[in-house]
Amino acid sequence: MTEQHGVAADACGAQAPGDRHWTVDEHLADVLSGVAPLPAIELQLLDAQGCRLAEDVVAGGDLPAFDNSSMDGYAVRTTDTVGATARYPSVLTVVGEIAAGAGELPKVGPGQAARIMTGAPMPPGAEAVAPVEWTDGGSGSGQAADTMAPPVAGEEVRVRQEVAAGAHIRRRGSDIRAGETVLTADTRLGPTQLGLLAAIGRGTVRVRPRPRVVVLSTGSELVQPGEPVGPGQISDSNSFTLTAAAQQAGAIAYRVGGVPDDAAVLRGVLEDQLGRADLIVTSGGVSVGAYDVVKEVFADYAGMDFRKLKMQPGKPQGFGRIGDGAAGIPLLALPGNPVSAYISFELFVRPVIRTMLGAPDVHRPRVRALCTGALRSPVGRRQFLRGWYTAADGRVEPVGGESSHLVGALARSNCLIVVPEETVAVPAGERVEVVLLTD
Ligand SMILES: Nc1nc2c(c(=O)[nH]1)N[C@H]1C(S)=C(S)[C@@H](COP(=O)(O)OP(=O)(O)OC[C@H]3O[C@@H](n4cnc5c(N)ncnc54)[C@H](O)[C@@H]3O)O[C@H]1N2
Ligand code: MOO
Repeated sequence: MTEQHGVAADACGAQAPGDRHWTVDEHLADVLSGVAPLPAIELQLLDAQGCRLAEDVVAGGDLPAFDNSSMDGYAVRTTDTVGATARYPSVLTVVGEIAAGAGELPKVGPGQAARIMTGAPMPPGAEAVAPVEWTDGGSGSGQAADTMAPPVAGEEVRVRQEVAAGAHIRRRGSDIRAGETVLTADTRLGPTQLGLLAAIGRGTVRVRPRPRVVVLSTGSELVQPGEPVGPGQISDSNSFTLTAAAQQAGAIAYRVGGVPDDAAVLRGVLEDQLGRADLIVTSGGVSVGAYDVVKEVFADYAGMDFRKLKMQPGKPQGFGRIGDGAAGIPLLALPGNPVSAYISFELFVRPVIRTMLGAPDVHRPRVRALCTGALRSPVGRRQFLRGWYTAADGRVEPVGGESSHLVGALARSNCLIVVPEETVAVPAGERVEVVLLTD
């Protein structure tokens, strides 16, 4: 089917005189006004993954907390190994064994050694560790060992080379000193930062939490994927796209799929969901159709506003706050067309989530790229076309057409090509602005 371009007569471009249309930037500013990082909370470590610290973390003690061995071997006094060779090893009496976690330690006197395992505390008197490979492993053979023999009473060990003072000892505080700031506020917590917190003994940590985002799609035509699809029905894809996108943006997302076009049902679902949401995202029902119940239901909430944008796709948008309290819960009502819903998410919802997270990168990165194909765009609307961007050569190839039902092309794209409001045609080979959608 051919599509109309650069005219004001298509359904998406129709604009009656005096019918205000907001720019993308105006809408984004309005959506973000009053949105702030969520208040900090104390979380269990694994619940804090991906969150940003809301405190400077100071170590309460040294790490390691005690001198310990970095090798399985024998804790020795260095003077006892002076001149030791494979041919003339030092013969030492073994006075005990120290495993990792040992509390009681044998004292190592002159002519003595203690069996010691990796991570075990250094015993008093010992100044170094001879790895088992430098000894006969207590076998009595004098030959180099690759493992330690089981402990026996009256064991002797032959050390086959000199051991320097401090060898194979991990010193107390060599990693972290008591009182040291180990992580600063705003650091994003990944596996290694969580490991460090655990290592210094922190069971919980104060962070900016992930926003809890409730995603619900409206439409009586929707059936859940996997269920039989009757005449005129379609599978609900928006709730999956938007929930996955919210998770990708850093939120904890709850998918509530397929709310029918019934105002009472939608009201009930919203009331139920308010309690677990920092943000609600809906899709569908914001245009001018007879069953656009989202608009109808939200008209009851004083803080909601519905408007049209100078944008394609994504023209009809709703936003505001619902629920009790002065602030209420922010809600973004996105258009139902799948491409419109996703692009609206990327441009407006993602920045809200990133702001709530306290993330420094609120917006998707943008680059200039050479466009390999010709583009057309309606006058007066900023168009976001799907494309495939290749960083290696700085080129972007348009993918699919501009219609907002093309989910196949959407899934084969990795960026959005931006065509400004005043531009109706872009010849192949021009440089264009591109919004990168990959992390
Ligand atoms: N007379 C006019 N008609 C329309 C206009 C207009 O200005 N005047 N705007 C068009 C534009 S642009 C858009 S975008 C859509 C937005 O419509 P709604 O937000 O009311 O969305 P629905 O009517 O509920 O659905 C639109 C379309 O998307 C499909 N859909 C909806 N939900 C899902 C879902 N969860 N998963 C997959 N697909 C979904 C739905 O079946 C429709 O095909 O309005 C235009 N109309
Ligand atoms: O063009 Mo509508 O704006 O989102 O499909």
